[in-house]
Amino acid sequence: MKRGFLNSSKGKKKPLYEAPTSTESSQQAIQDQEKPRPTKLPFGKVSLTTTTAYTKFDHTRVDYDSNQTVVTTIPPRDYDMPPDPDGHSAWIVRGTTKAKILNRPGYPKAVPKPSGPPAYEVRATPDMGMGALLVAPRDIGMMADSSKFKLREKYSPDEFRQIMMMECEKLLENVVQGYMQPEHREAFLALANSHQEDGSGPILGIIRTNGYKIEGLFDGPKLNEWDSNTYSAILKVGSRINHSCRPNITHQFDLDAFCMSFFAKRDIPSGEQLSYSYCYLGQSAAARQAELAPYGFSCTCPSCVNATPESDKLRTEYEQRIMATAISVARGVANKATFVSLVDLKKQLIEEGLDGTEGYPRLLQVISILCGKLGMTAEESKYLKEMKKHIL
Ligand SMILES: C[S@@+](CC[C@H](N)C(=O)[O-])C[C@H]1O[C@@H](n2cnc3c(N)ncnc32)[C@H](O)[C@@H]1O
Repeated sequence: MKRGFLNSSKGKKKPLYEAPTSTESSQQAIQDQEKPRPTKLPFGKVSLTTTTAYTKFDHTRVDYDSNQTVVTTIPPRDYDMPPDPDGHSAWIVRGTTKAKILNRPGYPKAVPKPSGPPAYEVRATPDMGMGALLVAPRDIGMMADSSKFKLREKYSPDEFRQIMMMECEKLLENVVQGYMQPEHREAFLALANSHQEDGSGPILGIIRTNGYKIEGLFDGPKLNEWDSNTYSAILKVGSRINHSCRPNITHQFDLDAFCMSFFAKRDIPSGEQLSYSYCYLGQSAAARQAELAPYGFSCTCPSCVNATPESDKLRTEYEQRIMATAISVARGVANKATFVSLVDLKKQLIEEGLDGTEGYPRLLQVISILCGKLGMTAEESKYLKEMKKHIL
């Protein structure tokens, strides 16, 4: 906002450019970004006077070189036609990944609609500030123009980082102005930005604060070790959802409809805030707070405020316990003591707010299998039924 995004010219009618090819592996770039930095890094202190030339291109095109980065919309927009009623997401994507989606046999699928009126409201919260607008590669901060990578030797690491962020911000300004529908742009620029001092420009800051990892969308044949070849989705309503270490919803991205859906993990009383977890939940309260630090808040959920050595132990060990018991049950261990201990673990997970995690349905499955082996048929189907409610 500081830099006048809302005041500049309205979204252009035609696509603006095809972004340059990225040649350097993005893995190093992601590693660089994630290294802890001793100093604050204000945005925009080091700037190059160069500009990058971009060429126009066709939104429906899919025959790209493997490493070519394109800026487009999804669904592809024909500017002589009215916009799609579900809207168009701005999309920064490597060309072969664009082809992967547009060539999927199931694409395009209609965006699923809730059966009734929205069962949620977006409301301001007293201490957490005030929900796909854009889909971008996770390594966006370092991919704007690969020719800049040779500057590594000339500048200090922090200066180099600032230059890359500045280049990235130029690309993003073009995307926000040229590819977003006006109402999407307004919603996007109103999202929170907790990355004020890590060198990110205002738009990159919004992406980093509000992006959901898209499971199943990645460049190349498989996920790399750092997951740096994945994509993030910034959502109009979904990006308004706050964090809790006791989440009550989960989400899933549908590649054919190219949209995110949210699902309740338990019955949610009217008035309770929807939340999902921004961090890995199988760790101690201190480790969770450390992972949340880039979001600029300390979690005050009951599991953080009331954390004890026992709750930390439960969190760090429950997945392993479920796994180990699953193995021993599969190997033939079947006794009442194991059943009692698993039911107790279930109770503890609910109390700790971990019944929204992936481990919980796994636990229900193990209990159900164990009940089957113990001849407890009614319990077997009860736990199986409960487990199925947790599977998307
Ligand atoms: C993805 S946004 C969530 C929506 C945001 N609250 C808003 O008003 O648009 C992430 C930011 O929301 C705030 N936030 C999210 N969860 C929070 C929590 N549990 N406690 C305090 N602030 C939180 C932090 O400022 C964080 O950087």
